[in-house]
Amino acid sequence: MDSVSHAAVISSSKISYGGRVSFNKDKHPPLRSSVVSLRNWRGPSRNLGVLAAQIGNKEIDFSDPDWKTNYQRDFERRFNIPHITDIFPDADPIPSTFCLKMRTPIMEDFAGGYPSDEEWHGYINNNDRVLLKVIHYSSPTSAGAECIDPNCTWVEQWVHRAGPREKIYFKPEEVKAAIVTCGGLCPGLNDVIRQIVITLEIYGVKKIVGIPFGYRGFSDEGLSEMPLSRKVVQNVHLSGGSLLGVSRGGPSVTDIVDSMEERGINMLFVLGGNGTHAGANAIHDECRRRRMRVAVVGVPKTIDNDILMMDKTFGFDTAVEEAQRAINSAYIEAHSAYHGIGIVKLMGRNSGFIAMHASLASGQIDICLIPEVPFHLHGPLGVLRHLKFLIETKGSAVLCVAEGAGQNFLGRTNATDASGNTVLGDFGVHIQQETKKYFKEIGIHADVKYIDPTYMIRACRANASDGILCTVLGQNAVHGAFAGYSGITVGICNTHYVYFPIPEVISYPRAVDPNSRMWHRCLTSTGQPDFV
Ligand SMILES: Nc1ncnc2c1ncn2[C@@H]1O[C@H](COP(=O)(O)OP(=O)(O)O)[C@@H](O)[C@H]1O
Ligand SMILES: O=P(O)(O)OC[C@H]1O[C@](O)(COP(=O)(O)O)[C@@H](O)[C@@H]1O
Ligand SMILES: [Mg+2]
Repeated sequence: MDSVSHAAVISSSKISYGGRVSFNKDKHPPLRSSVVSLRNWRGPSRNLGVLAAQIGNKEIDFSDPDWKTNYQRDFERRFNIPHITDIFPDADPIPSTFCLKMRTPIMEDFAGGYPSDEEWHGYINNNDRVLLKVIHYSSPTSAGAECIDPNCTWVEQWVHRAGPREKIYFKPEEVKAAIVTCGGLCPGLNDVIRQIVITLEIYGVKKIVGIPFGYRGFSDEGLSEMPLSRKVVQNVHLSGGSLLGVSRGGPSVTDIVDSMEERGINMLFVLGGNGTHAGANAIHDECRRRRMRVAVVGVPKTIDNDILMMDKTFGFDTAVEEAQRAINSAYIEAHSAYHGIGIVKLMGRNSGFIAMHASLASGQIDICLIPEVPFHLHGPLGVLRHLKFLIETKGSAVLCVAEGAGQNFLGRTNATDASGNTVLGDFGVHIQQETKKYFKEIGIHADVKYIDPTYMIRACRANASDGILCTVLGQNAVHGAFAGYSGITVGICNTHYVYFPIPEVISYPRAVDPNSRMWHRCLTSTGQPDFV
């Protein structure tokens, strides 16, 4: 008996944080929090006669002539980024100590004297915004359409532009900045650490420390903070991993904030994925509750690319590039063997971005399986029957599977890691065994080779494009903190750099949309049929 693979792994590990938002780990919600596609509507019907829709936890009545204005106002409120003046209205800013001028000016170029910062116009204005969505879908049936109302009305959604401000809310000599890296490894962690340190020093900060081994470094005895300076971090980007170390699990938010108070930390830079950001937001909330003048700023780290609203997260590009080596090896093995079948398993807990992009990039994949798209293994429409077809027609085949794919074919253990993430079964091994069994049963020779490059694709150093992304994100994290923002994270959005309030980007893990152009392009490239 074969069952169909479900599009998402559902678990009940609901974790609330900060008392404001709850993050349902491993669970894809029925609705996107901002703009939803019509097929996800909880409204009375999907046809164009629909008059109201439930978006997030808000009901929108489209017969109200002001619905669009109200929606935009609500969006602006949700994407407002918390500022120090929200709790300290009298906080006075000072002129920025971040110098936009050339470091070694050639004075003769400036006959009238060196220009003032105002003349450079190099700072970001607090009212600058970046457009979040840039496609105007004309119909809900357009590929990947994200429409608010049945007519796909164009609604502008603006988010805050990142970068240095003219006025800052921290005196550099009073800052003690800390950096912490949590969760799994990701290419580029050292690049981000390096840029944060360098930029802090340019503002004039002298006290910069690294917290060792993730949030645990705040509580575990024997783990002492690491002093950081330009000298210490100068070459760290040349190797992968994290200079500070990473971990999952760790102390409570209360203990973390107690430790911050004890150590006098008033700027905290948190590098991590959705779990880490849930923690960072809770730390920000707790600091506010205690009326601490602290900036907590996140930098999203995940090779899974499962953070909402961003073009991509750092390390993803590198992971996809590194995955090419494994895919190419699988291809060569498969094509050099008689009836060769190569199988490559790539990371991606709930999101198949690495598998999809690696398949697209390599052009060597015949079948790509991701958690978001259901499939049968056995039966007339199943993956194995298609493999038989490929062997008969091409003589070989290469599969790329995301680690979270096909979990319903494996026994669930309900085991979780120290952070509460579900421990997944090994679908790569399963499909390898099923393939061998199947070809034996049908009496056709098959030479199956399985490659699992899991940790190799995330332990390497960042490639050039990720190196640049890390640089900009690291610098912007520091600019955001000095500008007085807290509870924010940095990101790239339509090629521009922005600040998001943390809860908006982690309300659920971002996933591949099976109706998107990118997934359709992947299917065109592999030539695989639907397996249901
Ligand atoms: N909901 C949460 N609230 C507070 N801290 C959390 C939450 N989820 C995870 N964390 C903490 O964040 C850290 C990293 O989480 P994890 O899920 O392992 O990695 P990632 O941040 O990459 O998703 C861990 O130390 C974990 O304890
Ligand atoms: O073996 P580990 O360290 O728990 O990491 C495995 C996980 O790390 C990831 O690459 C990324 O996870 P995080 O973003 O939580 O670090 C997942 O795809 C994978 O399931
Ligand atoms: Mg995570």
